[in-house]
Amino acid sequence: MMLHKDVESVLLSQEKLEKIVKSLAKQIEKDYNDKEFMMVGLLKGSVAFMADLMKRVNLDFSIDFMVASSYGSGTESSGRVKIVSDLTLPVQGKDVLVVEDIIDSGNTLNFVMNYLMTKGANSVKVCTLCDKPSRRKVPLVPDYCGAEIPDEFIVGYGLDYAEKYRNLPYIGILKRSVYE
Ligand SMILES: O=P(O)(O)OC[C@H]1O[C@H](OP(=O)(O)OP(=O)(O)O)[C@H](O)[C@@H]1O
Ligand code: HPA
Ligand SMILES: [Mg+2]
Repeated sequence: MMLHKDVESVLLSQEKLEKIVKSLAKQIEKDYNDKEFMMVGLLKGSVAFMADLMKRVNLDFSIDFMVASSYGSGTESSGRVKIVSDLTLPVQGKDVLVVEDIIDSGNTLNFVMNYLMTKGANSVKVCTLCDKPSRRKVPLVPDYCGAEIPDEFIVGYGLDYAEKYRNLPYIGILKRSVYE
């Protein structure tokens, strides 16, 4: 497969992503077997991951989405998280599994998890495809994690830089020359 000209190298190939998704789905099936739960995807980054993950989880559950933003067009979190678009379904009493593409500073999820708890969720857990623990600004450990990744800016499979590259079928490391 041709690599995008702005991508330095592939970090997670399509084959690897498929294996990760299957393994996460198995763990979720086991843990949420007897629960009335809801999968909440954080748009837009989670779009590819959520679409693949939900098809692999063989249980009854509802899905919903939120848009929370803190990055603007850069590679550093502003730390100010805004809810740009809220849930459409009530979360009161529900076990909520938040689906994320990446945890970096932790600002976004920290804010969203608190928000969901104040809305009356029974429990809030996190399933992230990628985790960059070395960049954390607030303590946050995901309940389900696909891959721990080094401190590089990654794109593809939903992840963007300045709204580009979300459609790449793999996750790649963005060339520094693109943003430096
Ligand atoms: O842990 P953090 O430092 O908060 O970073 C992670 C968040 O940042 C990105 O979202 P972004 O705000 O870029 O919106 P997007 O999903 O539309 O790309 C990413 O999708 C995560 O939601
Ligand atoms: O490495 C990243 N790539 C894309 N979006 C992000 N948001 C936080 N970290 C990243
Ligand atoms: Mg983004």
